[in-house]
Amino acid sequence: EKVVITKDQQAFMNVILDAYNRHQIPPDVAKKLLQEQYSAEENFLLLTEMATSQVQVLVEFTKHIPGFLSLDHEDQIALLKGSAVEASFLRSAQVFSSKMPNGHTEVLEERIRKSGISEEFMTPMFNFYKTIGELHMVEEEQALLTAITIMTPDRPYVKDQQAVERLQEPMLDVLRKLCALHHPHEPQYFARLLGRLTELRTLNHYHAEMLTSWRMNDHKFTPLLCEIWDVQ
Ligand SMILES: CC(C)c1onc(-c2c(Cl)cccc2Cl)c1COc1ccc(-c2ccc3[nH]c(C(=O)O)cc3c2)cc1
Repeated sequence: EKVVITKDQQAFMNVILDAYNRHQIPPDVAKKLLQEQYSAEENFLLLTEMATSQVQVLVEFTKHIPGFLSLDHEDQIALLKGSAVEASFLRSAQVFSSKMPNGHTEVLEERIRKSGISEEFMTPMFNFYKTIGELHMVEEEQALLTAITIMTPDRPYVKDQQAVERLQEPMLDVLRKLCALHHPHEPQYFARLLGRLTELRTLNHYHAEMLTSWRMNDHKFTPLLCEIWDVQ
């Protein structure tokens, strides 16, 4: 049957897309990826700066997701802390697919590969980047998928899960329609997108291990990362 996006859904989606496009890592921060030094130390420091900037961008984007600011304040924090790593994986994954001027894709990969992350985490991480790239998401899908990830009801410490479900559902409805419209010959495309969200959760686990091993090698994080990732 014909898929129709209502005018309200179009307006709703534009709010999220506009917020997604307005809140990106500043170009002068991203350009630092191109600077010369490539030591493991230098890479770690640069990636720490990127991650910190990414979290600041994430908080600003989240505040524009319809209904987020009307949630219980402690639940707002629980959603941000619970989704910060997944949202960073999604955003950095989009850097690896078409979105980026070539210059950054290679150096970002190079710096991640040489920043003290052990091989066992590299494989699932870059496999995720590859599978996201293969989806060729349009920017509306990227923005909605990120907002849906943030509005995940069953994060730790969320008290009013139903209030979060009520905000996530309309975004899932619009995303399902967008997938049918943009990928008419791939009826399973929406299911494949949601499958990426399941994959993202497993990356949380690997990320926690990465943090532990960095800390064992006396690597320092910024106060914002320590707060959102519950480290030291
Ligand atoms: C603290 C650091 C070392 C760290 O710990 N875990 C991760 C970590 C890792 Cl590797 C992987 C995934 C998630 C995390 Cl959270 C990181 C580095 O995190 C990021 C690295 C790059 C980016 C990022 C996002 C958007 C971007 N746009 C552009 C651009 O050029 O426009 C560059 C760019 C970089 C975001 C987080």
